[in-house]
Amino acid sequence: MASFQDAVKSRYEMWGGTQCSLKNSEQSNLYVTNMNICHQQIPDDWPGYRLDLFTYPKHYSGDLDCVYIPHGVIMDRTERLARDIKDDLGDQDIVVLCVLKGGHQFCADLVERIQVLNRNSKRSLLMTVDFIRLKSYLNDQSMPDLQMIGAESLSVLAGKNVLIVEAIVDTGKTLHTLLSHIQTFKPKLIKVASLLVKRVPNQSVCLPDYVGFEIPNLFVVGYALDYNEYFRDLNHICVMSEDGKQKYRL
Ligand SMILES: O=P(O)(O)OC[C@H]1O[C@H](OP(=O)(O)OP(=O)(O)O)[C@H](O)[C@@H]1O
Ligand code: HPA
Repeated sequence: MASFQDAVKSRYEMWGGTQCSLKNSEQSNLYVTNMNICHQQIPDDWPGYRLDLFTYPKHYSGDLDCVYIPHGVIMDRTERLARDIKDDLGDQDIVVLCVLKGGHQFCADLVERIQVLNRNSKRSLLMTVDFIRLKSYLNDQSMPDLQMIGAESLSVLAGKNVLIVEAIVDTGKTLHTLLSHIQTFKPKLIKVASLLVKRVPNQSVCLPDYVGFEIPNLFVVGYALDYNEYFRDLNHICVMSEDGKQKYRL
């Protein structure tokens, strides 16, 4: 039987060893969306990294199974997404709409990286940032009732180029509801960036324009993603242990 290290190594080689190919999108490990945009597809059997290879807060000892996407990898991918967004949107003005709470960390890091590019290039993307809060999860389940806070203030989006920044598209219900709502304000353009997209059956939305990673159908926490408000203060994206789920279950 392969050791955990061997499994990680072979997964890592498979994960990192592919090329993005638009012509070969069906077979490629890198998923190609409706435009010329590709993202990293993490396979179903990706085991993650052993916890003792990284640091994480002591208060979550025993609550985690593995580090699924390390913080440094998130940062590197975000840097590339920032470049893609800047290349596509050129020197237009955009309103970045951050979807709280889960999207706050990704949004802050993405905006910061676009700002770095702005300082170092001839063209720059003028950004203003706005926030909206949507909430529907209890434990690891999407609830029928979706609360939207801050929806009234979205009239500022009329006629604007809007970049929605989300942490994760899971069932797609949150994004679907938000897109329908924003369209009523008649923005000029809507683009969506999501750090994660989950491979789930019956997802109710088209894919975002910019995706960090496509992940299997499992519940992840950290990097502002929570389980009943816990784990947002974890810098890596991790998978919880059964003990962790029990400890914080409502
Ligand atoms: O695609 P979906 O199944 O709709 O799930 C995605 C949404 O779920 C989470 O929000 P949540 O409702 O947990 O609120 P939070 O952002 O405050 O954690 C996450 O931040 C996304 O906004
Ligand atoms: O996997 C997830 N983790 C945290 N929050 C979420 N909201 C939807 N899916 C998830």
